[in-house]
Amino acid sequence: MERILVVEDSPMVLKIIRHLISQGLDVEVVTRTDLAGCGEELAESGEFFAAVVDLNLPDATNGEVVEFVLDHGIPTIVLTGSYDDERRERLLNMGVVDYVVKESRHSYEYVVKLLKRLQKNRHIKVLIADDSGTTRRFIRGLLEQHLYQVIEAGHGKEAIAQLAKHPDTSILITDYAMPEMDGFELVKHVRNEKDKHELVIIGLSSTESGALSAKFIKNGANDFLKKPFFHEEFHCRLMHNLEEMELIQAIQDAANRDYLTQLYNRRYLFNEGCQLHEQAVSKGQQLALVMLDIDHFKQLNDTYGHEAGDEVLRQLAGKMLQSFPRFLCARMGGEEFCILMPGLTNDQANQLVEGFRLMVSQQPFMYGETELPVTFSAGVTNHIGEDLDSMYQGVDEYLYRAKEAGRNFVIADD
Ligand SMILES: Nc1nc2c(ncn2[C@@H]2O[C@H](COP(=O)(O)OP(=O)(O)OP(=O)(O)O)[C@@H](O)[C@H]2O)c(=O)[nH]1
Repeated sequence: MERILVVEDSPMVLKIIRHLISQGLDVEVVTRTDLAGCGEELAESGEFFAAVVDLNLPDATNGEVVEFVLDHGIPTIVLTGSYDDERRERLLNMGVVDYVVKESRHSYEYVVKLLKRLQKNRHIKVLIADDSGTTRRFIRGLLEQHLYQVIEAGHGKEAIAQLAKHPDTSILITDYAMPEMDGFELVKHVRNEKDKHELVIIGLSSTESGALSAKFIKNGANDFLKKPFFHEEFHCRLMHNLEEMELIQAIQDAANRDYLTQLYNRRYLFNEGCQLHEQAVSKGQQLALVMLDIDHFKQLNDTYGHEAGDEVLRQLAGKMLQSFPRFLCARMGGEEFCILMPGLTNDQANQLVEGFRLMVSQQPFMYGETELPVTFSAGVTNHIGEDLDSMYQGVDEYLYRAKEAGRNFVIADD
């Protein structure tokens, strides 16, 4: 488990921070109350994901702990009792993640929010497009303090090439005036492929040219920053846009999933399935569709209770995800599920489903101490037909026949 070091002499503050961190993050919190203790801790193990340190400690009243922890390469958030501009400037220049005044519970909640952000940022790629190496280095420095992964481009065309090479990029920060392709052209080009909730774009403009920022937004950027900007302003804008994108992605994901099993839902299977079907038809590729339905589920509910039935649905969904990690598994409703298997012939899909049927029928499902007998019947087709609907009707018919044949049975194309 990752560890966070908190160096703070107030028992009350330590208690609050420890509590809030343990509620919000899955990390071990190591606490020390002075610089000497901090030194011992770093000498002993040294491996910390981040540190939260108080500026004023009994044996180091002038913020000495900050430099000490930063020297160990640990991202550091500073806590202080009072705000002062000169000190703030000095600390930010030293490369701390942020500077938080201990005012209320909100300050500590902000610290936890920052820690969560740092954990996520390690997986977030940011592309900087700017022809000035100095600006790129400056922005890279800011981003690396917050643990983002950084890639760079010297002009618009290079940025497009970088995005093609790194399709998982989440943020593009772009200047306007660049050779080859300017910032507006770049934004327009990128927006043809990715919308605002897939890639955050922040335009950079200088204070003299006020119209640039509005033009960036009109061309499809999420936000803009006027140069020169404050350290905190940069991070606040970035965080705000990133949080908005993550929130929308989470809402989209929730709308695409079944609440009980967390598998995809019927709507998502049909949306994705139609695209996969079109692609399979146009490229002459294989596509298999499976429909499976738990046998005598009403009886199981009646015998063991609805809660037990829910547990069976969850466990079967878990087994499907484990057995078919490459394929799109969905709960269509009730006790009926579908799996889309691009690239599989009928025989291949049939063999996989037959193996899964055997495994499910042989491994009991547990509800507390009770073993529940669960089997399913299934239909499998890779007759591509006119559209996904016709495939769906085909597997529905096979499933009906599998039930008629006595259940715990799979029927596929001849
Ligand atoms: N526990 C639980 N039961 C559900 C859920 N959704 C649907 N059901 C129940 O699933 C049962 C389906 O019953 P039937 O359609 O008669 O099918 P069956 O009993 O599985 O019979 P066969 O499919 O013919 O083998 C009904 O009793 C529904 O109430 C759910 O989310 N949770």
